[in-house]
Amino acid sequence: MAVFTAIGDAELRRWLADYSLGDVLSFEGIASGIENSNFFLTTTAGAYVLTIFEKLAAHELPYYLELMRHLASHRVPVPDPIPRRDGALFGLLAGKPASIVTRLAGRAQLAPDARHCTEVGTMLARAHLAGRDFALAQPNLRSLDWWLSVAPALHTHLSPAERRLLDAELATQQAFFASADYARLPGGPCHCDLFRDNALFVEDDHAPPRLGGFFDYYFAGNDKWLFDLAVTANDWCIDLANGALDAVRLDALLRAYQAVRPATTDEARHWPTMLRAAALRFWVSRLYDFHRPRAAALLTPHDPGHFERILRERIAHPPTRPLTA
Ligand SMILES: Nc1ncnc2c1ncn2[C@@H]1O[C@H](COP(=O)(O)OP(=O)(O)OP(=O)(O)O)[C@@H](O)[C@H]1O
Ligand SMILES: N[C@@H](CCO)C(=O)O
Repeated sequence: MAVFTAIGDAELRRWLADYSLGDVLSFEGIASGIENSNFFLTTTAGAYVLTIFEKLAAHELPYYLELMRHLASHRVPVPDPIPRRDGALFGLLAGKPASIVTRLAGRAQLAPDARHCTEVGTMLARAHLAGRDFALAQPNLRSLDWWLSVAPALHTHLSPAERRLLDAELATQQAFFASADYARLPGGPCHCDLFRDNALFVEDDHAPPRLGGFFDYYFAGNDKWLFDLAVTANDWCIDLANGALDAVRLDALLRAYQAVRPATTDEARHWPTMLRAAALRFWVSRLYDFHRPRAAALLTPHDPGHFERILRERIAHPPTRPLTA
């Protein structure tokens, strides 16, 4: 159950007085999710999601909420934060920052096929281009500097073989990130966590699946667009059992993405290394989450072994169909 903070009826109504959203028709906790308390809220004005931020502090929210607002205003389907009467995109509820965003249509598709990957590729490229004139900037806080900072604490939990893999890959990525080629890679605001469970699709038997939108922008940051694409490919276009890339889904993702934003020559050349960087990112964060003492030990952390397998797989078998510029 991922409602960490319960909200009473009277408290909700008091809080909603700061919004122009009409009367409450329904309000229910959302069971999934591990970071925040989320609720579906329906009012006479529409359907929304209310999020109480359990970890992020108020000063950390503007980048994420303003980015979602910016993308939504460029017709990228993402939750659009609803301003309060005073214009603020969040307020305090039960002593924690909280916001209301529009509810996207659809359901998560955890077994995507090429059609879903095409939808995701098109919209990811559109989101990248739409982010170009976003005024705020914040680096991806889960990038190389963070991997390097937590690696020493992870060492004690790793086998000698895992330690060798971690150290060797960190060295590879440090050299890559320091290169002139890397500096030339284009970038901007990125989702940085676009997994299957962070997109919704409207599906019925009579029409191709249609993307309802991307959500969970709370790991977003400015990064290389190629990194975002690699994170996405490493989740949407793999055989979950062994981490191997699925040629059909990968092809669909890359074609659709590049129909909107063609890759540069540098991006094409460094695609295999970026797929490794994206795998390392989640191996490190999952190790970190797995081994750090958790106050709320109610929730099962994600399996780090999954991304260790993906990383080994990307090293042993770089993609046979590289990005073409
Ligand atoms: N704007 C939205 N529109 C429709 N459904 C949403 C929206 N935001 C969240 N949801 C639903 O709420 C669920 C929980 O949200 P989410 O995954 O963002 O949880 P979280 O705890 O904030 O993050 P995490 O994924 O890191 O655990 C999602 O699986 C999705 O079904
Ligand atoms: N997508 C991340 C969880 C953070 O949202 C993972 O699978 O490790």
